[in-house]
This record gives sequence, C-alpha cells and structure tokens, in this order.
Amino acid sequence: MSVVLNPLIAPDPPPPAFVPGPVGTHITIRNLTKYFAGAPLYEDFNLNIPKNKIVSVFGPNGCGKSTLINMIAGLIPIDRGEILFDGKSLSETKIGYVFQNYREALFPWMRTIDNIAYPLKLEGKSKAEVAQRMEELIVSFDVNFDLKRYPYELSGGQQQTASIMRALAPKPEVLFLDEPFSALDFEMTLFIREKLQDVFMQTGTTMLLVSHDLEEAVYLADQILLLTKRPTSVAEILNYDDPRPRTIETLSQPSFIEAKKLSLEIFQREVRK
Ligand SMILES: Nc1ncnc2c1ncn2[C@@H]1O[C@H](COP(=O)(O)OP(=O)(O)OP(=O)(O)O)[C@@H](O)[C@H]1O
Repeated sequence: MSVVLNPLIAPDPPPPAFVPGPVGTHITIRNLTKYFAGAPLYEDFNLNIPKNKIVSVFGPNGCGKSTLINMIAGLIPIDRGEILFDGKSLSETKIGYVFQNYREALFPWMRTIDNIAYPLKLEGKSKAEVAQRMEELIVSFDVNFDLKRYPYELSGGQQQTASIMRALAPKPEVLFLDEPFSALDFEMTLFIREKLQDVFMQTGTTMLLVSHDLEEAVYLADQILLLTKRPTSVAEILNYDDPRPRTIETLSQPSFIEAKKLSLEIFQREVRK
C-alpha cells in the first residue's frame, strides 16, 4: 500500500534552537510573541536581562512595558517563545512582585504583619524562621508604624512599604516593580527609593522596574532598557554605572545628566517614528 502525503499540509517547522545569553545573564527571553486583539504587541522579541542588576524599562505609552514584566513574571500568558531564569523555568524560580496599586495588593482581611509574612507561611517556614525574617525586614525598612494594623489603616506610603516587604520576604531571585512610586507622594517616593537601593546593595537581587519617570528610572538603574512603539522591540540598552549609594548629589553629576539626556533623545526619536 502506498501512502499519499498531502503536499499542502507541511509539518510545523522545528522551533529555533535556544540561544543562551552572555555570561552574567539572568533572564533570557527568546522569540517572545504576544498578540492582543489580533495585533502584535511583541513579535519574536529577544532580550538578555543581566543578573544582580537593576534594569529600568522605559518607552512610549502603551508600548508594553507592564505587559513585558507581567509576561516574564507569569501574570500574563505568552503566545509563543521562551523565558528562562538562569536556565530554569519560572516555576523553579523565586520571584517577588510589587504592584503600582498597593491598595489592591495587600489582603484587607489580614493584619499588615500577616500580609508580609504570608509568602513565608506559604513556603511552610517555622514560626521562629518567620519571626527572624520579619525582624530583618523591619530593621532594613526602618518601620516606625504599627504592623498590627490592617492595611486600610495605614497611609499609602506605609502600605507600599508593606507590599515591598512582602515581596522581599521570601528573598526572591528577581523582584518585579511596576511603577511602584507613581501613587506615592514625593517624600514617600524618596524614602522607598532609598530603601530599594539599600536592599539591592545588600542582596544584589535582580530587579526589573517599570517607570514613567525618567529621572527615577535612571537614578536606580544599572541598565536602561528603552523600547520602541508597538510592535515593540528594543530601541537601545544604555548602561549607567555611577557608584552606589546614589544620593541627591548623583542627580547633578555629569554622568547622570548625560544618561538621562541620552535616554530622552532615544525616547523622543522612538515616539516621533
Ligand atoms: N488585556 C488586554 N487586552 C487587549 N489589549 C491589551 C490588554 N492589555 C494590554 N493591552 C494593550 O497592550 C498595549 C500595551 O499595554 P501595557 O499596559 O503593557 O503598556 P505600557 O507601556 O505599560 O503602558 P503605559 O505607558 O500606558 O503604562 C496597550 O496598547 C494596551 O492597550
């Protein structure tokens, strides 16, 4: 018996071979594709995100900054592609996520302290381990408000502090921050920015930060990831390596001003395209 193959039905082409990033890469994104309502947002998008660095994501409105970090964090499904953390899948990787809207991030029925300890309890940590980690977090965040209160009894800045403490409680390998300062007043923004920098200097946790504020994006970053309009690709990646701790003086350093100017030029070039 002869087999007749239908020449119109070709088998799917094999997926492209995975190309690892250079030494020092933490997150490798390969051929990431995401469509919304039939239109591409990302199409075969590739990126290497370095380990133990803060990467700020900046780009035109609606280019997909939040969607990008949400896809990496597994909050939004991808249509196609591969995302690996040190060669591991997301489920094998400990991550933390800080939302813009802290009011909806914390569980209102739990006291603040229980919100922060929640991921540790999920991990099955003992009472003593939870207490020790809570103490470390309280010290490193200079907490001077009552953690026994419910989240809705706290100010916005205190709630965002608590949600960052919760995200950091299990010592994540990667921390995602989606506009963490945009709903905060200036004083709280400065405070939380400094605390994040302290944590980063102590732990070297890889951080991916989406920000609408260019000054803030550059101030915290080791690398500024500038995106194009959709379908979104990498416009440019700028390295910014002023020493830490960065302070108020950093803002007037020629290297800081230059990094900001360059980022703005690339941003404007992309917006006008
Ligand atoms: N669930 C969804 N359904 C349809 N379209 C969506 C959905 N989520 C996001 N989009 C679209 O995808 C694009 C990227 O959205 P996203 O919020 O990631 O962009 P962004 O760069 O973070 O935006 P902004 O600068 O406004 O904060 C936008 O055009 C948005 O309308």
